[in-house]
Amino acid sequence: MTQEVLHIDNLRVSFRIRDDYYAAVNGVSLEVHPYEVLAIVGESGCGKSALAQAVTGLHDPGRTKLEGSVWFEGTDLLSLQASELNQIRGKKIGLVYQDPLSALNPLMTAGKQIEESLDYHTSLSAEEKRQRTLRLLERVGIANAEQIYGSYPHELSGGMRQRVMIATAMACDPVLLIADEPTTALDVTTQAQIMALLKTLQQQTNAGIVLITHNLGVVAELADRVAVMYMGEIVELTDVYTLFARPLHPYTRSLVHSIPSLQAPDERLHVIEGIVPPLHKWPAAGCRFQPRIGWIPAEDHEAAPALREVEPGHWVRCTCYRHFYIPRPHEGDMHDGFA
Ligand SMILES: Nc1ncnc2c1ncn2[C@@H]1O[C@H](COP(=O)(O)OP(=O)(O)OP(=O)(O)O)[C@@H](O)[C@H]1O
Repeated sequence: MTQEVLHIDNLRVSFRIRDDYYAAVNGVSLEVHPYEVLAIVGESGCGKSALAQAVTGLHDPGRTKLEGSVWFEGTDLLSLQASELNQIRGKKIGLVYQDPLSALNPLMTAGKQIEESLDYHTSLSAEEKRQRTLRLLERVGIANAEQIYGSYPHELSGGMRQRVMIATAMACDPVLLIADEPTTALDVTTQAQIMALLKTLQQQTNAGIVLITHNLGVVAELADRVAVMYMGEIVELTDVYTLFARPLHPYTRSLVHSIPSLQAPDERLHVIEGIVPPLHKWPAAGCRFQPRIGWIPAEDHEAAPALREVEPGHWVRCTCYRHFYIPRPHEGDMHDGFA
């Protein structure tokens, strides 16, 4: 495998709540290689954004404690001053957020937003910047680049705004793109277009992409490898084909069984019991998914669940996957796991 562009080593991200710190990311290790899309998937509140913010230095330093390392081109990003990180973020690491309307400056035209990034990170002349910006707009699928160059965010559709944000992220040819729910705020048709665009850009550049999403459809469409995150921990890590063909961790299997299948439209869908508890109530020990699969005996879980490689490239946390099954409806009210 090629040299990784990002190597996250035992990252722990803790937020201060009143007088204590609670880890929203608890010992995560991951690698991202050039040309690959690594998806981080999990329900809302599992720690995906906390992970992305820590990697990009966008956390609130007064309330957040970071431990571990985030290696990028030989430098631990966690050891950098904010000013040093600014030189990397936006240049070598591009960012795409869920909501372009709040990420884009409402008082700046699309063209000027992109040029601002070029201003900060390059020494191109005004005309060179304009030409490069027009090419970038075309590259993200905007046919009338001249017109969009002079448009303000509120004059653009959601899909067009997302294209402008992607063009901004790609402006300096980043080697790593971090996309946090890039299609969530869009309608289904536009979602498909933005996914196709990200795929094309990934194929054209050698950038690695970290794709954060709760949507398994987006994962199936874009990802090469997938890290499934639950309560701040990676519970399964594998390639995208294995994830859908042979999911092992109970959480992954529950997620996969909760999406409708075109092959079996009458099949009952699995509903994952309960919700992700608030951060300060996350358990300090044991299998964190245990409370949501109460029909699996306690002794089938590990006391200190480890992430183990169960086949080449396929990692699973806790031994409970060996005993897990999706309950049938008649198995009682206690675990009415079907809709
Ligand atoms: N600044 C903060 N201070 C305290 N708790 C926080 C802070 N940011 C996030 N949290 C908590 O950390 C946990 C993980 O949140 P995070 O936003 O990373 O999850 P997520 O998987 O990205 O969810 P979503 O998809 O809804 O953004 C949640 O319980 C959240 O309430």
